[in-house]
Amino acid sequence: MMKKIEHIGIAVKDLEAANETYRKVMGAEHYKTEAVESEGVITSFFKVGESKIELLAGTTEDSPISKFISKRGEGIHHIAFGVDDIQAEIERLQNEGFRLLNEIPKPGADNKLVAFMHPKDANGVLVELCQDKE
Ligand SMILES: CC[C@@H](C(=O)O)C(=O)SCCNC(=O)CCNC(=O)[C@H](O)C(C)(C)COP(=O)(O)OP(=O)(O)OC[C@H]1O[C@@H](n2cnc3c(N)ncnc32)[C@H](O)[C@@H]1OP(=O)(O)O
Ligand SMILES: [Co+2]
Repeated sequence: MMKKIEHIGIAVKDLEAANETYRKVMGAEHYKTEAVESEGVITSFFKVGESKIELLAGTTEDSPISKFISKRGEGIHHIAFGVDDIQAEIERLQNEGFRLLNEIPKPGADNKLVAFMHPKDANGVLVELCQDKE
């Protein structure tokens, strides 16, 4: 079961410029910047209640973020749901007929394990599952 919206991922071209924009939007500074080399991204996070905004810029040409921006421009890239047991959620979703982009949870930013579902299976929305690392 999905517990909450853990974060909303926004694809941006220039992380520093976007940090400044979202500092004004949120009325607060980002609390963290973290590169995730395996995804070819650099991220920054803003708190919003129990959820977060994750800004993502691509660090390589073939990063999902760089490809997304060149095809569709900047904007909302994914919605991440917090779950207690990511492996159980992967299996539940597969049993419902959804395509998981990784069947084995992988390291994400901000101390999480993550998995993604294909956007074409969820009305054009890339869904991320997120579990706290123990
Ligand atoms: C920082 C770590 C982590 C965290 O801790 O939070 C992250 O958030 S990492 C975020 C970046 N990583 C990922 O997105 C990994 C999962 N994504 C993928 O595996 C791929 O991006 C993809 C979704 C499978 C698409 O890859 P690919 O098929 O190679 O690219 P295409 O450009 O050909 O896209 C095919 C098709 O899908 C549409 N698309 C792509 N991305 C999205 C998206 N984010 N939302 C909605 N739709 C998307 C794309 O437009 C193509 O559709 P058509 O144009 O209709 O063909
Ligand atoms: Co994310």
